[in-house]
Amino acid sequence: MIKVGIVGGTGYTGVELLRLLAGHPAAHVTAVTSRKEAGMPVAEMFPSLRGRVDVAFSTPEEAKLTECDVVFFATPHGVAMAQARELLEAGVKVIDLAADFRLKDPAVFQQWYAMEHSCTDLLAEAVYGLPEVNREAIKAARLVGMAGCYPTSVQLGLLPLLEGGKQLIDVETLIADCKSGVSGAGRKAEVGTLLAEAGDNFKAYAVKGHRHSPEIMQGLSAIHGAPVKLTFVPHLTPMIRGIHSTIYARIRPEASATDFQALFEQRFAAEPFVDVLPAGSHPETRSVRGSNTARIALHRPGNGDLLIVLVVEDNLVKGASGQAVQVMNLMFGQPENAGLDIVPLLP
Ligand SMILES: NC(=O)C1=CN([C@@H]2O[C@H](COP(=O)(O)OP(=O)(O)OC[C@H]3O[C@@H](n4cnc5c(N)ncnc54)[C@H](OP(=O)(O)O)[C@@H]3O)[C@@H](O)[C@H]2O)C=CC1
Ligand SMILES: CC(=O)N[C@@H](CCC(=O)OP(=O)(O)O)C(=O)O
Repeated sequence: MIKVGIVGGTGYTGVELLRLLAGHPAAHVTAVTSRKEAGMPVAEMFPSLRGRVDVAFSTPEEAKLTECDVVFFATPHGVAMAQARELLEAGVKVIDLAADFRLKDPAVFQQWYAMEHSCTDLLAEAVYGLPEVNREAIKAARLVGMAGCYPTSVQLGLLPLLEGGKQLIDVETLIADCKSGVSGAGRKAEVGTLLAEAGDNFKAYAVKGHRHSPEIMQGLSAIHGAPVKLTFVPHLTPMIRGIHSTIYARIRPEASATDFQALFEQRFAAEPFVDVLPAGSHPETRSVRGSNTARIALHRPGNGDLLIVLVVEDNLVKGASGQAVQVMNLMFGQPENAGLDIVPLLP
């Protein structure tokens, strides 16, 4: 059994980790932290886990994290980088769902997260947690910085078009128009996610700059092997879970005859968690709710030079905790879909 610790078990990604790991055949959660709820049985706070999770919350100081095989950080940015070294030195693998180990340049991290990076040596070692791009590196890693929720959807949607320096689309004019459910903002109290604020409403936010922009461009540039520029505009939608990304790419004249549908189908044929829908489909967020699958559909209006890629994912699963369990499976030699063989919930 893989002994698992979770720092931040009361938040949305924490409780999603608990749900997914409760169905994992080879993992057992032995330590879960909460500063506010220490002492309370997890299943008392979350009745959905009654009979499935047998631990109580501990304070981060009291939790026996160094006795775990792996510790997930489902915490705000800055928490994992303060504790990762001690865990790694004790032989514990670390998977951070926050952004502490995503951006490779510490100056860029400081610019977007308004804090200095406290362990740049570990940042250099950390592997970016996007299995469709980095599977082999993840298998060998002891520290993984999970891809962000929006960056997962955008990178999956552009991967077949960019990887290996492919010259199929213009890489200076990419646009990702993305919508997220309110659980993306976490469980902390914020006026913007109150029902009376976010319900029956729709708005863009962070148009002048969102912290996922540098992460997306870093990831796409690494995939392409050359700089890629993209305009990213996130929107808040009145749903609980789900991200829908609409990506616009200009097809280069010399690539006009490309069969993009076949390209995507071939690229993702062996991927357990990426589903390419028939050409012209309109994927719905509810078709992935609660599951680790991302669904992708392609459109080329009028057979012109604009390629539109639609991507849906559950922000809490493929965008966070599900992908983190997928990464744990790779790090521990488990079947990649262990604990993740889930049919989406509908309606
Ligand atoms: N929500 C989403 O869709 C996604 C979130 N993420 C990232 O995952 C991380 C967690 O997100 P989410 O679950 O939404 O956040 P929440 O706000 O819902 O939960 C945060 C958790 O962290 C704990 N916590 C807060 N501060 C500290 C601290 N200083 N030390 C230890 N524990 C702390 C809280 O518990 P307590 O206060 O009881 O200790 C709580 O359990 C964030 O970095 C987020 O950016 C990534 C992808 C998607
Ligand atoms: C709807 C909403 O507020 N979404 C969050 C992003 C989700 C998230 O938690 O960001 P990470 O993936 O970087 O951890 C936001 O825009 O700040």
